Amino acid sequence: MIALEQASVQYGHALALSEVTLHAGTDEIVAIVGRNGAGKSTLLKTLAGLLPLMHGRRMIDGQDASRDSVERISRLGVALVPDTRRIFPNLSVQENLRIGALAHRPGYWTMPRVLEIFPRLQERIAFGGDQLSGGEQQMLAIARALLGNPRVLLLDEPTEGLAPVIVGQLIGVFAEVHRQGTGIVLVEQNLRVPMRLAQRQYVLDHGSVAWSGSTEELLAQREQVESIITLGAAA
Ligand SMILES: Nc1ncnc2c1ncn2[C@@H]1O[C@H](COP(=O)(O)OP(=O)(O)OP(=O)(O)O)[C@@H](O)[C@H]1O
Repeated sequence: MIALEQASVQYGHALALSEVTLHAGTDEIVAIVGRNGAGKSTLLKTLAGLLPLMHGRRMIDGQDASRDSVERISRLGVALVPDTRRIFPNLSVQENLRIGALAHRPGYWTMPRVLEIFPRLQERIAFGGDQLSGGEQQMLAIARALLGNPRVLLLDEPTEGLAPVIVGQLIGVFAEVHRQGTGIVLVEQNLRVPMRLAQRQYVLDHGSVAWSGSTEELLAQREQVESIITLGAAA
């Protein structure tokens, strides 16, 4: 549904993505893995339309969306949950969710369903955004994005810095979101969560795709893939 073809992106004169080709359907969970600075956030922002392409194309549903605005890409059903989470600290959980509901498209995810899948948010409904733990902020950011009923959810390091029990809960949520028909592109620094969730994986290194394949293929080549992530493709 969403794809990049030979996409290159620059910050000033610095090349951050180099001829990246990838695709993600609404029926799958795809992981993008790579260490710090590999270009993962740049790739998600490029998919979401936040960064212009220097070369190559962004495709949505087989149509060239290279020059589409971020608003149009959002209307086409692509939602980004950035690593900064971007919740409103001075608004309550409920108010934050209401803002998500403003972008509501008809679909499975309604306020009651979102609160059912995140009981913690129901318990904290009147709390201010700044009173939430890191895990709760992450839940709120995801819940808010779900209320827009995206067709593809782009998640930038959603489990970073969270306790294992919260990571386990989020894995359950992502699996349910996928079951309900939303595709997920999941960015992580290591294979821990991607191995449990994703059907396909891309490893980024220095802004290029250094390895890609199914999770079964990854299992068979795990050592090689781990060494690309930790040492780089030239290792
Ligand atoms: N706004 C920016 N201006 C200039 N260079 C940037 C900018 N954002 C990122 N970069 C550079 O682009 C490269 C890729 O960064 P990016 O944030 O996409 O990597 P990442 O894999 O998401 O890393 P992290 O895990 O640290 O978030 C890095 O060298 C980074 O320093």
